Amino acid sequence: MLLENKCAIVTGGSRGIGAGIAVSLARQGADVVINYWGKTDTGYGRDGAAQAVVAEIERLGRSAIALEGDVADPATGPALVDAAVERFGKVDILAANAGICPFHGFLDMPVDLMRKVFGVNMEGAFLVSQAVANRMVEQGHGGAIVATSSISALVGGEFQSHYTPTKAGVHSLMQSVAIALGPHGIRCNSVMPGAILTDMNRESLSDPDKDAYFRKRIPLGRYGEPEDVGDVVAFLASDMARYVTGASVIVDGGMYVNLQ
Ligand SMILES: NC(=O)C1=CN([C@@H]2O[C@H](COP(=O)(O)OP(=O)(O)OC[C@H]3O[C@@H](n4cnc5c(N)ncnc54)[C@H](OP(=O)(O)O)[C@@H]3O)[C@@H](O)[C@H]2O)C=CC1
Ligand SMILES: C[C@H](O)[C@@H]1OC(=O)[C@H](O)[C@@H]1O
Repeated sequence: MLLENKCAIVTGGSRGIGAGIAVSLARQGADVVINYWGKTDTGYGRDGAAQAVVAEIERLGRSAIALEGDVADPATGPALVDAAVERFGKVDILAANAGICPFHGFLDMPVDLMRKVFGVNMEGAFLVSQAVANRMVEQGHGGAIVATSSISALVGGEFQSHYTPTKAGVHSLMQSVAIALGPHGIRCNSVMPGAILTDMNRESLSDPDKDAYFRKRIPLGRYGEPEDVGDVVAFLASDMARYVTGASVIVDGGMYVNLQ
């Protein structure tokens, strides 16, 4: 196991990729604090999902707790750190994963929607990373932060003009904090998933033309599963990646490079 006796915080860990990350980290021996939002204002929030992930982690023989909180609220990061320290005594790993993508056109984008997506995806990743990093510096034994960016950091999306800049921003955030935190032994990287079938894009990918286009474009021939991403996060969080910081790993079955 790669992460025995480690404590991880996973934001947006109740569903989709975050749930996959939480389970992958637990499979490698980590105990996990799962953050989630639990409200339905995104249109696809599901109460009770976080408890199901806790139960799955417990079946793997590890411990987990779930804590509700909006990552865009500056109080959430410190609250997650406090919960991790109270229950597990420390924080070794952060997966800054929470994100939303309510598809919308550019020309009539409501300013509130744009600010909401920027707030959760960008400010949320910044604020939680800052809170966790301060605790890791205080602890004095290093750590690992892995943010969920996207291939959307590298390519645009007609209905994602409020979203793709946040994914580029999260990647850039990890590059800068890798420099700031390297001297403290804290490594900071991002993963760039491609099309992972989750609640975020289930409706969009149910369009038969889009579905056929995506499937054709993915050389490995299938959509990603949350644990396809989770296992890469576990690697980046582990000592196997001890000399990797400021880096980004594309996890997309080859979709990004398959243009021509
Ligand atoms: N799906 C994909 O193809 C890709 C996704 N990504 C990125 O992966 C990450 C996860 O996406 P995905 O798993 O698909 O999304 P899901 O919609 O399946 O899950 C989103 C998760 O984030 C939580 N969440 C939403 N808003 C907040 C908030 N304000 N504060 C805390 N938690 C919140 C949700 O909690 P709750 O259930 O309580 O609402 C849920 O746990 C995002 O950052 C996304 O940008 C990147 C590339 C591809
Ligand atoms: C939700 C999208 O389908 C998904 O999100 C991403 O970040 C990917 O690039 C896909 O566009």
